[in-house]
Amino acid sequence: MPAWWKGKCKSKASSNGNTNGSTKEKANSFDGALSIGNGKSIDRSSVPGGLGSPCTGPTSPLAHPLPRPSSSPLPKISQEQLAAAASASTSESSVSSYGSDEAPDLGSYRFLEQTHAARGRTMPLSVQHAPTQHRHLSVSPRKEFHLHTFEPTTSGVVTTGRKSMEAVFGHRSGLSTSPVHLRACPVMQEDPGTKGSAHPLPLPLPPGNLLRAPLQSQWKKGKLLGRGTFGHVYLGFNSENGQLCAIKEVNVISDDSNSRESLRQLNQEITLLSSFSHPNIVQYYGSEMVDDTLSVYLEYVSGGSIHKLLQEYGPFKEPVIRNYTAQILSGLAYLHSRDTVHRDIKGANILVDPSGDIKLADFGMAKHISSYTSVRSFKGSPYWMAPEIIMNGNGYNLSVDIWSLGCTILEMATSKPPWSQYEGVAAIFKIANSKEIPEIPEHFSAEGKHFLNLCLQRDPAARPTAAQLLEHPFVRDQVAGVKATKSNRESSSSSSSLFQTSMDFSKRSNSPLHNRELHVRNLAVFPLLRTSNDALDRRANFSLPVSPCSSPLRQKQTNRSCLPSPPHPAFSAGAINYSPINASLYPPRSNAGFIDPFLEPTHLRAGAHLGSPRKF
Ligand SMILES: Nc1ncnc2c1ncn2[C@@H]1O[C@H](COP(=O)(O)OP(=O)(O)OP(=O)(O)O)[C@@H](O)[C@H]1O
Repeated sequence: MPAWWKGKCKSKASSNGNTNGSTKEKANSFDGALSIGNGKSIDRSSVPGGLGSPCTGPTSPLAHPLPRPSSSPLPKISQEQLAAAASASTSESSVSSYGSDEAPDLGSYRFLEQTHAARGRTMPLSVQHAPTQHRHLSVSPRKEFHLHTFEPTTSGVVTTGRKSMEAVFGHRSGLSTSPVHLRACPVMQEDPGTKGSAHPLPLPLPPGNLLRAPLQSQWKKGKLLGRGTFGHVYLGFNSENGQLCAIKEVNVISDDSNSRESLRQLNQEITLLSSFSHPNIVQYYGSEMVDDTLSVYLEYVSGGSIHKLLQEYGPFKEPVIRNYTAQILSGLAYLHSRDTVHRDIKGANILVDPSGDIKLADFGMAKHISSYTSVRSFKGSPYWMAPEIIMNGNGYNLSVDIWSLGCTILEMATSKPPWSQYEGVAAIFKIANSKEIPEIPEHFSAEGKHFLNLCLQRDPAARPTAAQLLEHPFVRDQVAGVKATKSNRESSSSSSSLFQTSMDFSKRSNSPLHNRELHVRNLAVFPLLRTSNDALDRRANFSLPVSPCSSPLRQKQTNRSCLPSPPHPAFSAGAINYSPINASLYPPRSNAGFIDPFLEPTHLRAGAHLGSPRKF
């Protein structure tokens, strides 16, 4: 909790504890809890592997875009050497980094870096060969090894890029700690077709041609899709294969504090996104920096955000909410199994494709949390923010996303986030101190109300995990629908491209979630979708306009280093601001333990939020 806040309110959250139906009746299942009574909490101590359980989610090596193969014939590194390098990398990537003295010998190559473990990043291995070449060895999640030579180190290009990025990120230790994406790397392209082989290394380029940009030349920039806090998002068209993508561009001016912050967040987004592969998470294609512009190439999701759909079409009916919620949960369960907290789950950051598939986006606030740790920074969007983020005394963990999911469900049901009748600071006060949980629409089904009550438990430890919530009756049918449809389709010879995607996904994934086939597909594909409240279907689909008042959070933006989002395009000027905030919006909290997680991850503390699936 910020120091400035302390004088204004007393810490009631912990004493408030379970505010929604505080009776702690035991229930062995969500069904049991539902039968006990709507709004009653579940006793988590009876759940094996519940919140008290240590985090057991797999940690995956973070992958980076793979270098594009060159056609030039080049010296080879043996498979054994690469395998040894990769195994050293993957086995220790989350906990250690090599100094130059400890660097394992890789023939004539020497490891210069491995991970930035403290920030949960796995950097590509950087190897130095001849004095005139600089190379990267990276390992993809599929344990593919990729080696690439960027450019002669004597050319000044790497040096220039390094200096620039050191200035931006404050890295002073040279190339070994600079993120590969931001190192003025001219070649960044995933190349799944190069398993286990060393890439041929390009011949030195003529000096004037060193910063060639294959991604940029491959993807033609099209119309503006949207504006974010840190830059613009454009449609991209690949003239070689006809594919579309979204290109997120940020202008880099290293001595500008806003640019520094935006680059830091974008770098965070790149680092995390590049390691994810899930149908409910927007897919990362690659990134590159050309001149002063960093471009991130992402899967294009043409339907826009849930927020935008709500603005245009009004509140969603419950069957749609169930389906979207199941898909959001599926993405969250995947993220959480990788110890990553999104921290900014809300309608504006959840994209919908034309067939109703959900994609979690905007990982600028996301953070990797080590096992048994939690974070303590004040980040997120106020109306969706969990109470413990505001109180901040004991840190928080993955369960903040579950609270935000609850708020997003309310947003989908009403077109407004909870507490939207209050302006920013008042809303924050309400979230932190109110004994109430946000109002749940009367028309919601009993299952929906129960689900929401679970998500909106003020005590984070009382919130089920994403994996557990996937078993809840509110969304369970969606998951069951996936299984049924998949098995039907497996037994028939015909399969749609949509279904094929699902199959491909389950084949290529090692995650427990994938193995359990919890990937949730869209309404059209799964006819088993049903609602327990048919009356909902007959309700008028009305739109509740957002309050036109402006948020104090927006008005308080006097600090140039603060980078809350600009109002969503759907909001007119002066409309209420539902944008994310970060700690720099508020005065430094000298004794409140304010920690910038990007700078100081050692303040993380025990209490990760993962649990086993519930049995019903
Ligand atoms: N993958 C995508 N496909 C289609 N449109 C996208 C995609 N990513 C972003 N957009 C559009 O661009 C807009 C801005 O993108 P985004 O929200 O990611 O930027 P940001 O700066 O990270 O945002 P924020 O201000 O929430 O931090 C979105 O509202 C959306 O309309």
